[in-house]
Amino acid sequence: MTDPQVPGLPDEPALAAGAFGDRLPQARRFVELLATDGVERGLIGPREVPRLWERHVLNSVAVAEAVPHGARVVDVGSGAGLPGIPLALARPDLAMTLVEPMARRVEFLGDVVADLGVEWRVVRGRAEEKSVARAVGEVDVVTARAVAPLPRLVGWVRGLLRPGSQLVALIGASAAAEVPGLVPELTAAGMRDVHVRAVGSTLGDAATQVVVMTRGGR
Ligand SMILES: C[S@@+](CC[C@H](N)C(=O)[O-])C[C@H]1O[C@@H](n2cnc3c(N)ncnc32)[C@H](O)[C@@H]1O
Repeated sequence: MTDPQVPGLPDEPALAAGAFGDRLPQARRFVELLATDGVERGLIGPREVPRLWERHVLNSVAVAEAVPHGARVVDVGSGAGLPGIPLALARPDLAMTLVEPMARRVEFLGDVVADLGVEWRVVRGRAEEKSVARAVGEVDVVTARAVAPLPRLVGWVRGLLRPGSQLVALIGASAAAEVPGLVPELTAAGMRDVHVRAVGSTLGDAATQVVVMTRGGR
């Protein structure tokens, strides 16, 4: 069970067990770390605490169905670890790297990785920096949530993607409506097969949409 000592932390949704399987205890621990250290260190607003499970953790897990088995995933602009940490907990087949430029956030991510006893890498820097691409290495999928408008995001992550690698970005309904109009610009930036996909239909209110695109070229 979630620690009843943490004020405002909502009951764990029944769906969490199915989403995380035998990693449910680590998912609970992550929620507790977000609600305590995450709030104290200013990474999560206190008003977000009651909705950590649905709006943040399960919403992040929804991305899983758009990520191929065994992929090397880089979560760009991970912040407090969203969507990368819930995604990697729900999908132990993935190799996860969390990229984040802000020192305070990087420190929190490192602490979470150590606390959970997992093997994910944390890389400090901006996605567009060559040093980050070198540190990250080969990537199959880049994930991102609430990092930048799509054309800017693509410009930042292009250097991480080899031809055939994918960008999977969580977007809200209004941003999804704008995607068709952005296709020419995204295509000119070297991306192909740009499409919006509904994900997480089994996750109740955490169901969401992602935009998926593939880096072109050979
Ligand atoms: C609004 S926060 C979202 C954090 C997290 N993805 C989430 O959904 O809660 C945006 C994050 O992107 C990071 N960021 C901004 N510019 C970036 C860049 N060029 N490369 C990588 N991360 C960046 C910020 O430091 C911040 O942590």
